[in-house]
Amino acid sequence: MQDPHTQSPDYWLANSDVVFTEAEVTQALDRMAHALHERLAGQSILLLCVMRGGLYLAGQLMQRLQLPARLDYLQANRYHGTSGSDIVWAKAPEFDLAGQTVVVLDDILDEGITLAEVVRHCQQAGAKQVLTAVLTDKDNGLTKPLKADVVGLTVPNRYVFGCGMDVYGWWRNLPEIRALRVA
Ligand SMILES: O=P(O)(O)OC[C@H]1O[C@H](OP(=O)(O)OP(=O)(O)O)[C@H](O)[C@@H]1O
Ligand code: HPA
Repeated sequence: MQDPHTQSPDYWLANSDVVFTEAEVTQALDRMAHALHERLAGQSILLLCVMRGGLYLAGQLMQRLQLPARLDYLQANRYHGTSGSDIVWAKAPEFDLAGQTVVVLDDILDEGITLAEVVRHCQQAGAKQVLTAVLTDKDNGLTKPLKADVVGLTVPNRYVFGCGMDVYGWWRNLPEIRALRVA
């Protein structure tokens, strides 16, 4: 089989199925904004985008949130080493999180390792409240270290991409969510 890193972007479209259309994603984003308004009415918030996958959700949600918000970002990547999975911090938030209401935004809760580590970081930095919002939660049957406070869509236990999520670096910009076909 060809090295997946060298496949053309079109290969991934041809070998995947739409699991949520653009219209369904739009509805999910509206529901997420509504849920955040209910939880955060009257508060000022710090949106914390988990790069790079959280960028799409952050951009979409920012347009929908009528709350005094500031924006920061971090990059904490999964590293699958020989002795299990770990997180490598490439970029910590710049804002002082002490006393802040932080809303962490990410594209997917898969095993939950990344989000659990980001929440731990925010709490350790003294955040007053930490809420998590993910566009997708993977239905993989695992006992995850945390549940997200706000979830847009539940995706099947397949590799998904689009709306911030990549497949070998491609298609984070797709306005729909697709799942790779299992060979
Ligand atoms: O729930 P988990 O099993 O921890 O996986 C979810 C994380 O994995 C992806 O990030 P990745 O490290 O691939 O970086 P990316 O955001 O640049 O795609 C995704 O954006 C989530 O942050
Ligand atoms: O299914 C996925 N798709 C994209 N990125 C991911 N990061 C963890 N799981 C996934």
